[in-house]
Amino acid sequence: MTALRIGTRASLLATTQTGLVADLIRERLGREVEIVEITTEGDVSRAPLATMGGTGVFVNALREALLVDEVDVVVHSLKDLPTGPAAGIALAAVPPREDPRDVVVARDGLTLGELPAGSRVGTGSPRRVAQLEALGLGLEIAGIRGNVDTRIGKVASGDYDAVVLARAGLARLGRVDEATEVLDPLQVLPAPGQGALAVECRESDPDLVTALGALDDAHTRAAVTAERAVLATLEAGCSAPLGALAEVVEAEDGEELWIRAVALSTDGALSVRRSASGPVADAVALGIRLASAMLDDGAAELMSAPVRKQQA
Ligand SMILES: NCc1[nH]cc(CCC(=O)O)c1CC(=O)O
Repeated sequence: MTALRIGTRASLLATTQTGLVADLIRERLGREVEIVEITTEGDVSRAPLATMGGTGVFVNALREALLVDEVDVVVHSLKDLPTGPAAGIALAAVPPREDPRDVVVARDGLTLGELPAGSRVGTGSPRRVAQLEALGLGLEIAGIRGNVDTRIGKVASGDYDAVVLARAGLARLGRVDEATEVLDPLQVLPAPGQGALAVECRESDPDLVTALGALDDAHTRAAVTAERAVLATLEAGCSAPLGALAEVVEAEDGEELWIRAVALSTDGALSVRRSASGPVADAVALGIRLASAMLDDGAAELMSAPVRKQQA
């Protein structure tokens, strides 16, 4: 059999993640693989992601390469996937998730609570900005772009006192020791799908869709399905201040899916926070139910509210 061509973004994190999936494919499918690097608009432009149609820019170039038969499989960070349908594309596998929490990398080994008021904290994510503001620590949140190495480098160089990143990215790069604090989801909820990978192929390759199913982790898939249903129901793009985290937990009568989510105003002053649980098999229904309760509490108005806080 010919080698499976796996498409990836060229960043170190993306190629590392793709390498993990390639190893799984060799092990579980017994297929040889060839890795094909694809440059996306998000890699080339230095504009803020939120102004470029969000992280969908990373995803579209890879899907295009699939559809024109340049590659057979693509790997994305699942949190970068838009919630809408993608014609001709199958989400063939969601492998086991890394720790989904956010971490802080701060100067001098500090935690957020130890940083003095006025400290400069770098993040470009509206979800992180709003949740950091909501902590009420008087931090100065400043935009930042670039790959994991670049962002951590800006703490080492003194440009920022701290940056906030996904723990999963650091873990996959073997740099999790550089985190100075893991943020408790009670205070900062991760993005829907954070820490999970998405393995896609063409829908018109049904044998490959089935074979890649060997890489799927049912609990991770249920959790991210519920989280993404919240995102879709709240019609919150990847740039909205929304966090969600679901987990399969032991209940009296077997396993259940438990989810919590938060929607915030851009400045973090106001928020709606809710949790819900239900059968693992009804992940979409659970996410929709949670999001509906949040909408009843005014979540949509919150997230689209004009920014009130402009003075320092
Ligand atoms: N925002 C871009 C992005 N997409 C996926 C990850 C990390 C890996 C993951 O969450 O699975 C990151 C970097 C970050 O948020 O620090």
